[in-house]
Amino acid sequence: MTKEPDRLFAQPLSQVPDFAFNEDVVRVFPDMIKRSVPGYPTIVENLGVLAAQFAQPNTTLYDLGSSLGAVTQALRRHVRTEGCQVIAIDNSQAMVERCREYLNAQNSMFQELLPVTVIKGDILALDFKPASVIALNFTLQFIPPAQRLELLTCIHQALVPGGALILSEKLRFEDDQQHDLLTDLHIAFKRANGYSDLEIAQKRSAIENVMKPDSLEENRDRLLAAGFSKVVPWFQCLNFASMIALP
Ligand SMILES: Nc1ncnc2c1ncn2[C@@H]1O[C@H](C[S@+](CC[C@H]([NH3+])C(=O)[O-])CC(=O)[O-])[C@@H](O)[C@H]1O
Ligand SMILES: O=C(O)C(=O)Cc1ccccc1
Repeated sequence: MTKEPDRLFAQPLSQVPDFAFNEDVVRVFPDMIKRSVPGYPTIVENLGVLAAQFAQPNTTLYDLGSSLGAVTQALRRHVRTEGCQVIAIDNSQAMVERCREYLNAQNSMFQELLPVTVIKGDILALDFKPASVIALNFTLQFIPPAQRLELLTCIHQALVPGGALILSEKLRFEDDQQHDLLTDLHIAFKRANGYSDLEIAQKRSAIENVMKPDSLEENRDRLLAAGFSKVVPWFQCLNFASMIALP
C-alpha cells in the first residue's frame, strides 16, 4: 500500500468541491481512510474472519464499492471454502485500476488465494450471482437514499441460506446530545491523527452533499424491509458501526 499522506484539504480552498473518488483521492486513500474512520483496520481484518463463517461452497463473495480492495484482500486471506470466487466492484475508474495492481501484488505474495475479478461498474446495476457473503463496507452511505432499499432487496435475493450481508456505515444518531458527543469525539480522533481544524472543516463540507449517513435504527428497519430476518451489530467505534444481516 502507498505511504502517501492525505493532505488534500490542508490548504484553504476558495470553494470546496464535492468529494469524488478521483485520482487525487486514490493516491492518498489508504492513509485517508485509516486516519478518518475509527476502527477501520479492525473492521476490515475481522470481516475476513466473519466471512469465513458464512462462505458457502461454490458461491460468490462480493465486495461492493471495493475502493482499493482492502476487504477483498481480507476475504482472500481468510476464506478457504471450496469453489468460491470474489467479485470486487467499484464505479471509480481510478480506484479499479489501482485495486487491480494491489490484487496482482497479493497474488504474487500468497498461494491458494480465491480467484478474484475486479469490475468497473455501478453496484445499482449489478446482476448478482448466488452469493454467500456480500460486503458493503462504508459504501451504502454514498448511494442516494432513495435507492438504498432497492439495492438491499437485490442483495437479499442473491444471498443463499447460511450466507450474510456485512454492512458497515457511519452513523447518525436520533438523540441530538448523543449525535453531538460522538461527532465531537470523531473530530478529536481526526485531530489526534494529525488533521488540522481546516482540513477537518473542508473535508466535512466536501462530503456533506455526497455522503448521507442513517441511524442504526434506520439501517435496521431498512434491512428488515428488504427481507433480512435478523440484524446483528458486531462492532461500533464512535460513530462508525458494522452489522451482520442474515437472509
Ligand atoms: N454506485 C456505486 N457503484 C460502485 N461503487 C460505488 C458506487 N457509489 C460509490 N462507490 C464506491 O464506493 C466506495 C466507497 S469507500 C469504500 C471503502 C472500501 N469498501 C474499503 O473497505 O476500503 C468509503 C469511504 O471512502 O468512506 C468508493 O470507492 C466509491 O467509488
Ligand atoms: O472523513 C470523514 O469524516 C468520514 O466520515 C469518512 C470518510 C472517509 C474517507 C472518505 C470519505 C469519507
